[in-house]
This record gives sequence, structure tokens and C-alpha cells, in this order.
Amino acid sequence: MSTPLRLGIAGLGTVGIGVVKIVQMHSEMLGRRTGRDISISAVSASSRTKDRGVDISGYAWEDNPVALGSREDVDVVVELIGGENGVAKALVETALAHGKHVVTANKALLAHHGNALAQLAEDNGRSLRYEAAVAGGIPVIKSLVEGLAANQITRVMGVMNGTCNYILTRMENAGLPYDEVFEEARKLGFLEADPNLDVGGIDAGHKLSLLSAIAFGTKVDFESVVLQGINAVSIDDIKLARDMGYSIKLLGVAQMTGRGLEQRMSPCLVPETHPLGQLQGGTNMVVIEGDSVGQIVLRGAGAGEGPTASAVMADVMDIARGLQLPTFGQPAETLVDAPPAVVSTGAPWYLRMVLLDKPGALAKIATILGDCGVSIDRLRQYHHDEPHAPVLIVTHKASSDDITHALEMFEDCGVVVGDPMALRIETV
Ligand SMILES: NC(=O)C1=CN([C@@H]2O[C@H](COP(=O)(O)OP(=O)(O)OC[C@H]3O[C@@H](n4cnc5c(N)ncnc54)[C@H](OP(=O)(O)O)[C@@H]3O)[C@@H](O)[C@H]2O)C=CC1
Ligand SMILES: N[C@@H](CCO)C(=O)O
Repeated sequence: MSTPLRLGIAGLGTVGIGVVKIVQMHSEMLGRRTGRDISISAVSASSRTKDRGVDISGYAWEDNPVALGSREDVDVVVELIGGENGVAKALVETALAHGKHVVTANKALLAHHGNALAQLAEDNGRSLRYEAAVAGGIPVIKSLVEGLAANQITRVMGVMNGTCNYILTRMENAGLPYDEVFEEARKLGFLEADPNLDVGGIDAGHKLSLLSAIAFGTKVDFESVVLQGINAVSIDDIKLARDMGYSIKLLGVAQMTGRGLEQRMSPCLVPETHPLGQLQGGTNMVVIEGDSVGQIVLRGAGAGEGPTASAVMADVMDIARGLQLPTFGQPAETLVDAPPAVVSTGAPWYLRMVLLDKPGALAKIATILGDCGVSIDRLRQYHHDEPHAPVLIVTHKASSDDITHALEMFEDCGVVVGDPMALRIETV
């Protein structure tokens, strides 16, 4: 067997410890499969004294994780600290500049700095790998970069934030309101330190922007992902959607259109009979459509110690095997700037609102929709005792611009109480 591949691991939290466990537990198997021993030279975390449940006494310790990037005895830096800037960025830059390969699970870092880091990796002839950054244990990067490389990708979509899917499915199954389930998710430790990264759709938007770059050969453009979180989804929306045969999912969609690159991450209605509609709990699903292959559905754990460490180690093993691929599936300098789509693809919309129960209220709403070019497919006013009437409208295909325009006009029309809810009904 040739010389060992030596790792420097920065971050010994959920994922970092998962990686240490795999290296310790499967040492012989990893060597057999890659033809090279994989060993850990050095580690770093905030606290040196914390009991992490595994023996790390055989590894050198660095107080400053950035120092791992220039150690002689490290071939691959495994960055598992997180954060779009700070030490994670400094470490990855230092490591690549010193000729180390880098494996990371850090979607925030890559969504914001992926283009420059991919170029830096190539300039130094090294790999920058990030399978774990998108959909945890699901090998979606490998699928796009390798297995589906011969396809023109037409659309990538998916549920890529397990916490949001947990919240939405728990609301649906237990009939509980958003706030109660959000608190439950917090107590279970599912939420990021900044919960808005999850429920605001930001974390999932980071992931979508990375998939877009590979799928369409474009520069990573997280800033252009249209984001809408799940915090305004009510139990009423979930029940009404279910009555019509839909589930509500925080769904990411990326597609290249004649109007530019469309990237959006928002709560949508999807048919409950589709695999996306049936996805339960913290599970993730990514759907990829290619011109030759058709539709591929990948499903699995999007987070957690084992699944995420599994993806990190797959990258490490590719490096051990000598497999070197461009970060986003083609040389960084060939990635193009894609103009963001100004208007997204049309779709039917679900509109829920509360109207003052007085003559002409429904007529006003119908007129506004007509004036905005939005045609009504279905309309239902629910039984009520109070002076406020809950109304559900399903539209024919309409652009998000036309829906936004109608929502603005509802604000001043004098019959809509509170904020209406508008959700796309996605064609999957
Ligand atoms: N958890 C998951 O399921 C998934 C995580 N990821 C990504 O993986 C990465 C790691 O996540 P996760 O393991 O959950 O995070 P944790 O919060 O569990 O662990 C972070 C680790 O980084 C260490 N750390 C933090 N700041 C510093 C610093 N300044 N210097 C040195 N070490 C530092 C912490 O040290 P200490 O332990 O001493 O506090 C800890 O060991 C993130 O980018 C995350 O987005 C991706 C997919 C799934
Ligand atoms: N907060 C993320 C972790 C995995 O990236 C999620 O809930 O999916």
C-alpha cells in the first residue's frame, strides 16, 4: 500500500466526531477500498478539554484551526467548523494555498465564496470537495458531477432542509400550529444557532445555489435565489392544502429558462401522491431532470452525525483514490454568469385570505385578480359565524409578478383582513 493520506480535522462537533469515528471504526475497509491508509494527524476545536466520547489523544492538537492548513503532516484539511466567513474561510484559503486538498460540509462558505475558492483550488492543483454540504448523506454532488455528467440538466428541485420538513410534516400529522412545533424543534436541537437560517430558507437556498452551479455550468449565485421562509405557513394552510390533495414543502427549484436562471426556495404545494409530497420528518429529497436520463429521485438523511460524516468520508476516499474533479464539475474559469430570471415560470397559485363579510367583497377580489391578469380556477368561502369570511382561491397558471401585484392591490381594497397567504402549486 502507498503512503497514507493524512487528515487535519477542524471542528469536532456533530460532523467532526462522526468523521473521527468512521476513520477509527473502518480503518481496514477504507484502506482496502482506496488502496491507501487514511489517518488523522491533527485536530482542532474550541475546547481542548471537552469530553467528545472518542479517543483523540493520538492526534496532534492545534488551538488555532487555521494552523492545520500549513502543517507538513496534513494532506487533506477537513473543515467542519461552519460559517461563511471567519476561521472556516481563513482555514480553507490557507490550506489550498499550501497545496492541501480540502473537504468541507460548509454550504454557507461555498454559497458565498465558492467561485473564488474553486479557482484557488484549481490554481493550486488541489481538490475542493463538499458532498456533505448539500442534503447531508445523499450523494447528490457526485450524482450531478459524475453519474449525470452527460446530461443537459433541465431542472433540479428538492427538499433540502430537514428542520423545515420536520416542522411542516409534524404540523400536518399532529394538527399543531407553527409556533408550537417550532418550539418542539428547538428543544430537540434541530434548529441552527440562528433559526432563521433554517426557517427563513437561507440554509436550503445555500444548497440550491451550489446545485445550480453544477447543473447549469454557472457561477454560484446565492444572492439571486428568491427566498421565502416557512414561518408564515399556518395550520389552516396545511389543512386546506391537504383537503385538495397537496402537502406543503419548503421546495427549492432551479432551472434555466429563456428569461435567465430561475432559483427559488419557498413553501409550495406539491401533490401528496408525489415522492416529494410523501417526504416525512427530517428527510431530504433531491429530484434531478436530465435530457437523456429523465427524472432521478434521491432520498435520504439530510443531516446528523452518521449521514453527514458518510458524505465527508466519500470525498476523502475519492482524494485517496487520486480522483480529482473540478469543484463545480467544470473548470472554474468556464463557469458563466447567468442573468437571474426576471419573472419566474408560471404556476397555479393557492391564495388564502380573510374577507370582510359584506356585499361586493368577493367581487372586489375577483376584479383585482382579473385586472392583474390572474384567472380563477377554484374559489371557496368557508362556513363562518363572525363578520370575517375565510376564502380560498386556486388560480390558473400565473406569474409570481402578477400574483405579487394582486397582493399589493388587496392591501388597499378595503375588504381583505390581515395578510393573505400566497403559495405556488408546483408542477412536479
Ligand atoms: N450537523 C449536521 O447534521 C450537518 C452539518 N453540516 C455542516 O457541517 C459543519 C459542522 O457542523 P456541526 O458539526 O453540526 O457543528 P457543531 O456546532 O456541532 O461543531 C462545530 C465545531 O467547530 C468547533 N469550533 C467552532 N468555532 C471554532 C473556532 N473558532 N476554532 C476552532 N474550532 C471551532 C467547535 O468546537 P467545540 O466542540 O470545542 O465547541 C465544534 O467542535 C457546518 O458547516 C454545518 O453547516 C452540514 C450538513 C449537516
Ligand atoms: N439545518 C440543516 C442541517 C443540515 O444541513 C437542516 O435542517 O437540514
